[in-house]
Amino acid sequence: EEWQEKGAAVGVRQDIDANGRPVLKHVKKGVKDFQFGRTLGEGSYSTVIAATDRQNGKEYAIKVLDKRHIIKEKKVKYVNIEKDTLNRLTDHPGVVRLYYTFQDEQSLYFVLDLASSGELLGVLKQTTTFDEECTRFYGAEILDTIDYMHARGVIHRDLKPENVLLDDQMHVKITDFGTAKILEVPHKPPIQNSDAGPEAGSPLDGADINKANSFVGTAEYVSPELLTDKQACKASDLWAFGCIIYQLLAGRPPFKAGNEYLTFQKIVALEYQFPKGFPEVAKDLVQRLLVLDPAMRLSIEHIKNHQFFDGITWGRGLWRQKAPKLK
Ligand SMILES: Nc1ncnc2c1ncn2[C@@H]1O[C@H](COP(=O)(O)OP(=O)(O)OP(=O)(O)O)[C@@H](O)[C@H]1O
Ligand SMILES: O=C(O)C[C@H](Cc1nc2cc(Cl)cc(Cl)c2[nH]1)c1ccc(Cl)cc1
Repeated sequence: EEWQEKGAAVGVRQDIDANGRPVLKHVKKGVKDFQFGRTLGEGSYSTVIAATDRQNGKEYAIKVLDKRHIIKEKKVKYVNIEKDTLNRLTDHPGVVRLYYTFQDEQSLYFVLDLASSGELLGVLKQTTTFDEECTRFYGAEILDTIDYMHARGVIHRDLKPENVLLDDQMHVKITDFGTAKILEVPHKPPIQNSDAGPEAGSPLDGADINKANSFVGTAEYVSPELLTDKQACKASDLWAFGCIIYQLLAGRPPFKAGNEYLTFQKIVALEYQFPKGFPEVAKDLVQRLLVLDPAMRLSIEHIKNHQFFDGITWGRGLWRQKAPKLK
């Protein structure tokens, strides 16, 4: 048993039980299985470090969280939401993959895909703006990933260029799921008897019971419905998507003011302008996403068919092609 304590290599081990029968055992990875390297970045409750698996030389990003700090800052819920969400989103190239979690005396560890080209925001700052081809490519990979998340009942709720990472081939890896909302499978209430009144037996549609509340994302990308009735829904991610498309082409987000309150005022008033020279087709797309009523926003299918994405091959082909040169 002692090799389990030492955090021996993951995988299955041949063992013999009391009756001499072969037993296969799963053992967890531990800190000792990795050679830690450079620090990739710091979060409010975390440090992300590049690490190599001693067994197979594979490189990962390991997100390390201090247990005492997590508990003191009351972030336990967020850590477990991040783990549960990432465990539901395991087979899409656009989501940062979670391979293992483990803990020791002081820390919690998430072993993640290494996105070695950093944040989309950083890359955007280098070129100030993207041209239409780059915006189309990165917009398409982000949208394809949102489609996958929503199909699995996950609303990200904090989509922004800082949370869109890039791998060594400059393909998208979306991260930061600690504030995501997992939509419970809709539960139809049992049929009420007729005198129970309308509200008791009202047919709950997916939207009603799948609303999320309490968390508010990053000011510039927050949807109006989150500000007016504290409810996020899948369409809230598409509002953020519209802000990202605008920002890639304009070099700044559509709603930005001196402080958060003034930014929120602009959002609920839909107060934004397109800079001169903003491409007309992209403008039409953004205008159909930055719509105050979430029900009136373009659906993912309609976005995919929008003229702005003409020429994009959706599905696996999108992820096999070379990323365009940034200019
Ligand atoms: N899988 C990854 N590969 C490469 N770099 C990463 C990866 N995950 C996070 N990073 C980088 O590490 C830094 C910290 O990320 P982390 O998710 O821990 O905190 P954060 O979300 O940026 O901050 P906060 O928790 O305050 O929102 C960020 O700059 C991020 O770009
Ligand atoms: O072993 C698991 O997979 C489940 C645990 C659950 C868990 N144990 C915790 C202990 C502490 Cl002190 C804080 C949090 Cl948020 C904790 N979450 C866990 C361990 C590591 C990570 Cl990264 C997340 C959750």
